[in-house]
Amino acid sequence: MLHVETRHAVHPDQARTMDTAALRRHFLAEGLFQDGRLRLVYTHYDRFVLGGAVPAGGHLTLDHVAETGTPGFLDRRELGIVNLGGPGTVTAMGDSWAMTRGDVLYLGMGAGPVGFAGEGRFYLASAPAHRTCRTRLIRPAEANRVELGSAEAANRRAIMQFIHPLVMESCQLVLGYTVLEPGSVWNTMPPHTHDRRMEAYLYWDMAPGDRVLHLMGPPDETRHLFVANEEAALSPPWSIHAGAGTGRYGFVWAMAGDNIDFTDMDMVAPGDLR
Ligand SMILES: O=C[C@H](O)[C@@H](O)CC(=O)C(=O)O
Ligand SMILES: [Zn+2]
Repeated sequence: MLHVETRHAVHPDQARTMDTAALRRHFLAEGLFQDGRLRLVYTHYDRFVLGGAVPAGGHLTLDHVAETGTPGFLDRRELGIVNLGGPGTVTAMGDSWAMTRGDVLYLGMGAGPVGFAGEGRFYLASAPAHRTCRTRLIRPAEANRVELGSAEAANRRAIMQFIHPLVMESCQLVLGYTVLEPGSVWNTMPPHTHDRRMEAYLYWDMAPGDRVLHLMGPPDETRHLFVANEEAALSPPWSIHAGAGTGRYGFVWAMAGDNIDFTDMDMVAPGDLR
């Protein structure tokens, strides 16, 4: 039921030597969403954990994960949950939250075992935490919405901020998702880095045959990954993270690190990319 894979942190000097298969092995998370399974990737980027829980009408429980060395997964961690699928239920601390597609739930440190049920496809993002922030279900209408880009640049999109200082308190986790306007294909272009924080992009809402050309690497040494629906690109602190799709897509972004200042980015002009 539970499967955990560890990803080590990669030095940019090593990343520049990688072929396609090695880049995918280190920076792409595939197969996170499988019926009846709880699949996690434990990364050594800020000890950020991402994963998928697909109860498929049954019931799944997230509790002990050996990699954390604690009896319960959330004993010293906080967790963000995004429902990418149909109606589902999350339970913790004797409470239960009905989540429809696009809802986000934040569970604070010490929330105990987490149950998943129904037709939800739950994306999980977790970071170490050392105090308990208030648990909260955030519906899309309650998110902070930032519109940016233009139709001319094919990058008109809305950044929906959920676990974000303007909406609620968290320890390390900053999470939301970006929705592209029909006809716009580019995300995060012009790109940026933020050496203070790692980031993960989980692409979703894609047709099976479409792919996102995800760009990564230091600005002067870029690489790419072709990413399918419900796959995630891991972005080390030294890497840009941007992409263009062959069709409709959205992506859940989640970060952990030294600050929770969303705007703390080092922008890169397209002319400086190599
Ligand atoms: O650090 C922030 C993240 O990279 C994303 O929120 C950017 C993004 O969603 C976008 O430009 O579309
Ligand atoms: Zn970023």
